[in-house]
Order: sequence, then C-alpha cells, then structure tokens
Amino acid sequence: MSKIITGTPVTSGLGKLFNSHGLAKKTVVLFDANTRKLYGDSILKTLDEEGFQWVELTVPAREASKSFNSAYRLYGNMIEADVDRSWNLLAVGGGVVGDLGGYIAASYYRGIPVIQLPTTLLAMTDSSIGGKVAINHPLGKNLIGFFHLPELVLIDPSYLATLPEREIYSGMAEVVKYGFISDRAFLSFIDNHFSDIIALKEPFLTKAVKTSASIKAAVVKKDFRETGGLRATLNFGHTFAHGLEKLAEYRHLRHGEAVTIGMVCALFLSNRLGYLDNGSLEEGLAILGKFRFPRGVIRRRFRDIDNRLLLENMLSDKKKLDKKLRFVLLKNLGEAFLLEESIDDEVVLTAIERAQAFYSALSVKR
Ligand SMILES: NC(=O)c1ccc[n+]([C@@H]2O[C@H](COP(=O)([O-])OP(=O)(O)OC[C@H]3O[C@@H](n4cnc5c(N)ncnc54)[C@H](O)[C@@H]3O)[C@@H](O)[C@H]2O)c1
Ligand SMILES: O=C(O)C(=O)C[C@@H](O)[C@H](O)[C@H](O)COP(=O)(O)O
Ligand SMILES: [Zn+2]
Repeated sequence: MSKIITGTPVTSGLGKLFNSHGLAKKTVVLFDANTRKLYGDSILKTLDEEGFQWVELTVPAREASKSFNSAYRLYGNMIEADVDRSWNLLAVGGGVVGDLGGYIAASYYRGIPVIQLPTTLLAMTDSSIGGKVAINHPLGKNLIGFFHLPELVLIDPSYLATLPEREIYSGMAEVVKYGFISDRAFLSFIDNHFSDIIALKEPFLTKAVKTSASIKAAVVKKDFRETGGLRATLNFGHTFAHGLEKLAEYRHLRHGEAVTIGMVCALFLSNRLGYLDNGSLEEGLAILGKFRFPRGVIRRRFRDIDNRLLLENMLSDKKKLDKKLRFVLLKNLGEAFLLEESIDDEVVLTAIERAQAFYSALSVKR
C-alpha cells in the first residue's frame, strides 16, 4: 500500500520524503490552472531549494481535462523534456489532476511512480488514495484507466483554505459516503458537526479527513482490484452519479454533487427492496438534505430529467455483468453490500422518482 502522510505542512521537506521513499528527485509536476496559480510558485520554489530537477505541466481546471486529448498532449511534453524511467510524477490538485496524473504515470514508458498531493476535500478523502486512475470517454465516466497505486499521498488540510464552498460540499459527499457504508459512529459525528466541517473548523475537519482516508485505505488494502465486492461499496451512489455526470456532459454537475443525489437514490432503492428500514431511510435523507447546490442545479440536472433517460445513461457502469447493472445498497446505516442479482428496471425507476420527489419537497421547505 501507499504511504499516506497527513499534517501541516507536508510540502516543505519534500526532498527528504522522496529520498526516504526511494524516489528520485526528478519530478514532473502536474497542476491545473487554479492550483498552478495558487500554489505553483511556492511548490516549485521548494523543489528548487531541495535540489530537484523538475518539469511543470498544467491542464485546464475542468473535468474535460480527464481526456485522451489532454493525456496525449502531456505525453508529448514529457517526451520532449526527456523524461525517462528515473522520473516520477507529482499530481498537485483535485481528483481531476490526480486521476489524469495517475493515468499518465501508469502508462508513460509503461509506468513511472506517482505521488499525490491532493488540494481538494474530495481528493484528500478519496481520489488520491487507492490507485484508481482514469480518463473519461464520451460514452462513460472513468472508462479507460489503470489500478496504479501512488508511492506517497501527502495530505495537508491547510490547502483547503482557498477552496470554494461548492467544492467543499462536493468533497463532503464522499466523506458522508464512508459513514453510510462502513461507520455508523462516524456518520453521527458528521451529522453533529456538518456545518463545522463545511466551515473547515478544527478539530472536526482533520478528524473527518483522517477517518475518511483511513476507511478508504483499509477497504483498498483488502480488495485492491475490486474483485471481492468490498471495494465496490466505495461506489455507493455512483451508478446513479456517473449517469448524471454523463447527462450533464461532465460540466454542469460536480462529481460530489452527483454522488449526493446518487446516494439519495440508493437509499430509496435500499428501502424499496426491504434492506433498509424506514427510520434509517429518514435519518439518511436528513443528512443528505443538508447539502447545498447552486440555484437551479438540482432542478435542471436531476428533477427535470426523464428517469428512463437517466437509467439508459447509467448503463456504462463498470460494475455491470452481462449487460445488467449491479447496485451497492445499505442494509443499515454504516453497512453496505453489493447486490449480486440484477434489479428490475421499474424498481430502479421508482427509486429515482422518489428521489426526485424528495428534492421537490426540499425546495418547497427552503
Ligand atoms: N480515483 C478515485 O478513486 C476517485 C475518487 C473520487 C473522485 N474521483 C474523481 O475526482 C474528480 C473530482 O475531483 P474534485 O472534486 O477534486 O474536482 P477538481 O479536481 O475538478 O477540483 C475542483 C475545483 O477546485 C479547484 N481547486 C483544487 N484545489 C484547490 C484549492 N486548494 N483551492 C482552490 N481551488 C482549488 C480546481 O482547480 C477545480 O476548479 C472526478 O473526476 C471524479 O471522478 C476519483
Ligand atoms: O476507489 C473506489 O473504488 C471508488 O469507487 C471511489 C469513488 O469515489 C470514485 O468516484 C471512483 O473513481 C469511482 O470508480 P469507478 O470504478 O466507478 O470509476
Ligand atoms: Zn466518487
């Protein structure tokens, strides 16, 4: 498994960290336009001071950068800069930079080490850990990729100070996910301190980040390649979410927003199939009802969508077998499982409808 280091600051002393993990001080630093602007100069200065040889690369700050075109351009830049197998790649950013950087590192020269330096809440708690790296295909999310574990994950929550509130909520979706799938007590902690975590208050923020990262690492350690059904539980809400992201052309909905909506659908589905009792459903919905979205997003990107169209767009999910979707469900708050049998389309459509009605009722209340 990768070594995960959490603290403030983790970026000074990079040279020592690289040395102690057997990594050469020759690194391709990948940013997106925002992380380059906010943190590029200070990170590159540190690399200079610590005697690194580096090449810097930047991609636009958007989901569309997780594409074959971006990767192709970056391969060219690396070949031109004579990056060889003695180099590694340091990904500085959110899940987009982490997934793209990991994808490039896994494929360039048949593989060079990757170091993740996550700068969003989502990346610190989820995407930087566990080695799923991918680009999107117009026909589906994350369809082309590898399992390529990072050598190091450097989590420094102080980077979150500049993160817009929309992105904090987006990351919070994956944090809540860990409570739903594996830790009832953590779910109560999140529920009790929801606004503290959103406001990045300590010690709540660090507890949320550390607990999330350790749940993810523990799951990945037991089922790295998602073969045993356990890692699939990290996909709770994601079958719906990836369909919604595709329908939103990977532009109008943040990943975590889609996951929030997807978890609402998955709670209704778990309840409809008799796995989750009504009290737990209500409790789960109350937590998910706390998430804020920019005005109009829920209506345009979920409530107004024909549920059959959403179901069609969910069919590129990688958990499907023999063209049949498989869903991650809850049998309790804090306990998820992958249902091996397929579910009748009408049942899934009803769960989506109930989720749409839930959001309509919520908008009336607000
Ligand atoms: N590999 C995995 O296991 C995994 C897990 C979850 C999500 N993902 C993927 O992660 C991606 C979403 O990641 P994300 O939510 O981090 O989005 P993102 O990478 O697009 O970052 C969100 C926005 O925040 C900006 N940003 C980043 N750090 C900042 C900072 N410190 N201050 C200010 N702005 C900052 C970015 O430039 C961007 O505009 C999706 O593609 C999703 O599929 C992968
Ligand atoms: O690490 C995992 O496994 C996850 O499922 C984490 C998810 O939060 C993440 O969005 C992941 O990229 C989805 O994986 P995919 O295999 O459905 O593309
Ligand atoms: Zn996710």
